[in-house]
Amino acid sequence: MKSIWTTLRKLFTVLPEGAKSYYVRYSIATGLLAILDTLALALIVLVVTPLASGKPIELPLLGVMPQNATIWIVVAICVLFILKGVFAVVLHWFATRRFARYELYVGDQLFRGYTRASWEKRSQMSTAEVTRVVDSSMANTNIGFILPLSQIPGNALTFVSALAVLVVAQPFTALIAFVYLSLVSAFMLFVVSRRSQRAGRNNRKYAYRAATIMTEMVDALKEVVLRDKLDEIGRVVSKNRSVATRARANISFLGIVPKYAFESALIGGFLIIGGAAYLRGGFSEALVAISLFAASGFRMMPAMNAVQASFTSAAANQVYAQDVIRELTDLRSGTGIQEEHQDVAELPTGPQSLTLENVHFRYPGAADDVLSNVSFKVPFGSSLAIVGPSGSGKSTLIDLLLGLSVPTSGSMRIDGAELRDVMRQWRNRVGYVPQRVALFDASIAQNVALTWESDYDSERVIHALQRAHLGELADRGAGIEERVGERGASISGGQQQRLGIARALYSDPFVMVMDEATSALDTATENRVTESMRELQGEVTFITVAHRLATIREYDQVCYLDRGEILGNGTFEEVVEQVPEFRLQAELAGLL
Ligand SMILES: Nc1ncnc2c1ncn2[C@@H]1O[C@H](COP(=O)(O)OP(=O)(O)OP(=O)(O)O)[C@@H](O)[C@H]1O
Repeated sequence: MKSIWTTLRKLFTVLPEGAKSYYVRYSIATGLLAILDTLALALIVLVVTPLASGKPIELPLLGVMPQNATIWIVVAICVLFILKGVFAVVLHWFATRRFARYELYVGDQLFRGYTRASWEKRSQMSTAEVTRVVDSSMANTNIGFILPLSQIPGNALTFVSALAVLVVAQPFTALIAFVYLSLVSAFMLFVVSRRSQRAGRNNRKYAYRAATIMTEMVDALKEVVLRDKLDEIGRVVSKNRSVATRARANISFLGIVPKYAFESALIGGFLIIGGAAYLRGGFSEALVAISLFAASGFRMMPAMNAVQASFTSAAANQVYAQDVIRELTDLRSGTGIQEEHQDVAELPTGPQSLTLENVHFRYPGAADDVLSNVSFKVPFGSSLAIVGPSGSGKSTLIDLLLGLSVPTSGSMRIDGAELRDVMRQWRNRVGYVPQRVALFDASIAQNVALTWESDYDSERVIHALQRAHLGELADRGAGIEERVGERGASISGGQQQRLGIARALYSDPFVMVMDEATSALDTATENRVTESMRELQGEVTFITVAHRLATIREYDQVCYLDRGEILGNGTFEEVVEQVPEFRLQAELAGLL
C-alpha cells in the first residue's frame, strides 16, 4: 500500500503544475459529497419513524420540532438529495475533463519524448511499445490509478462518520468494531492488493508481448503464410494472451472479492461484538451492541468495500503509473534524448561538395566502432555508390549522411559548414528512398508530400510523380487524390517503390540517398527509373547502397567498405584494382 502512495506522490511531480492541488480539492469535494450523503440519510432516519408513528420530529441540537415544520424538513431532505446529485454530476463532469487534459498533456509529452529520443533508441522501439508508452500507459493510469484513489477520502469519511455514531452510542462496541474491521481490512489489503499488483504486471507484460508478435506477424505476413507459420504464431500469441487474460480475469475477480468478504465479515462481526458485549453485560447488552453494529456496519462495509476496490484497481494499474513516471523523468533529465541541434549556420545555397574526414561511429553501449576512419569527398551533382559485405556498416554510414545519427568523432562538412551546424536544413534537402517504401493509407498526393493533412502543393506532387516516371498514377481515377490503401495495397510493388522516389524528389533534394531502392523493381521498370535518375544527374547528387553491381557501373565514385573501414575508393575500375573481393564480385556479375 505504501508503494501505491509513493507512486501517486511521484506521479504528481511529473503531472502539470496544479495537478496535485486540484486532486486534493477534488478528493475533499468527494468527501463533502459523502458527508452530504450521510447527512441526508441521517435526516431520513430521524424523520421516517416519527412520521410513521405520528409523533413530533426530534432533531439533534435543534430538539423537538413543531408540527408545521415537518413539511419543511421533508423539503429540506429533498433539496439536500437534489443538491447532492447536482453537485456530484457537476463535480465529476469537471474532474473527468480535467483528468482527460492531464492524459492528453502527458501523452503529448511522451510522444515528444519519443520524437526527441536518439535515433538509435527510437529505431529500436516497436509499434506496440510506442503505443503503450504514448497512449495506453496514461489512459490506464488515469482510469485505473488516479481516479479510484481519489474516491478513497470520501469513502473513508463515510466509514469514520458511521464509526463516530457508534462511538457516541456505545464506545466499547465501537472499539471492538474498529479493531475487528481494521484487522479484516489489513488482511484484505495484504492479500487482495498484492495479488492485484502481480496481475497488473502480468497483464501489461503479456498483453504487450502478444501485441508485438501480432505487429511483427503483419510485417512479415507473406513469409509467415509461405512458411506455414500462422498456427505457430497463433499458439505463441495465444500463450501470451492466456497469461494476460488470466491476469485480467484475476483483476476483475479480485475487484469483487472484497464485497463478499466484507459481507461475511459482517456476520463474523455480529458474533464477535455480540459475544464481547454478552460477556460484559449479559443478553440485553449483546442485543443492543449487535443492533448498533448492524446499523452502522451497513454504512461502514460498503465504504470499506469501495476503499478496497480503489486499492485493488490502483494496485493493478500501478505498473502503468510507474511507466509514465519513468518515461517522463527520463524525458526531463534528458536520458536517451538527443537534443536537436539547432542550426547555427546557413546551409550553402549552391553547395559544391560533401566531405567526410576521419569519421568514427560507435552505437551507444557497444564495445567497438562500427565505422572507423571513414574519409571521402562527394562533389555535388556526382554519384557515389557504397558497397561492401553484409554488416560492413553501409546502413550506418547512410544514417550519418542523412543527418539521423551524429559521428562519434571526425568531421562531416558541406563546403565549409559542419553538417551538425546545418542539420535541420540539410535533412530538408536530402531525399531518402529505402529498400521497401512505407506507404500509409492516404491519398497518392499525401504519400508523396508525406503529410497527414491536406497542405501539399499539387503541382509539385505531379512534377515529382512525373520525374519518378509515375505520371500514370496522376491520370487514373481520382488522380493524385486517389487513396493507395493500407501499406499501398492498391498499387503494385514497382509503383510503390517509384512513389517512394517521388516522395524523395518532392522536397527538391540536393542529395538522393537510395538504400537498394531499385532492387524490388523488374528490369524494365528499373531501367526506366535509372533513366529518369540519369536525367537528374548533375542536378541531384546520388548516394546509393548497392548489392547489384550492374546498377552502379556508371557511378562516378565507388566506396568499398569492409568492417567499417574503406578498403577502396575511386571509379568502378579503380576499386576493381584496389579490392580483390570487389574484382571477384564484378567478374561474377559479368562486368569485367
Ligand atoms: N542499433 C544498433 N545497435 C548496435 N549495433 C548495431 C545497430 N545497428 C547496426 N549495428 C551493427 O553495426 C554493424 C553494421 O551494421 P549495418 O546495418 O550498418 O551494416 P550493413 O553494411 O548495412 O549491412 P547489410 O548490408 O547487411 O544491410 C553490424 O555489425 C550491426 O550488427
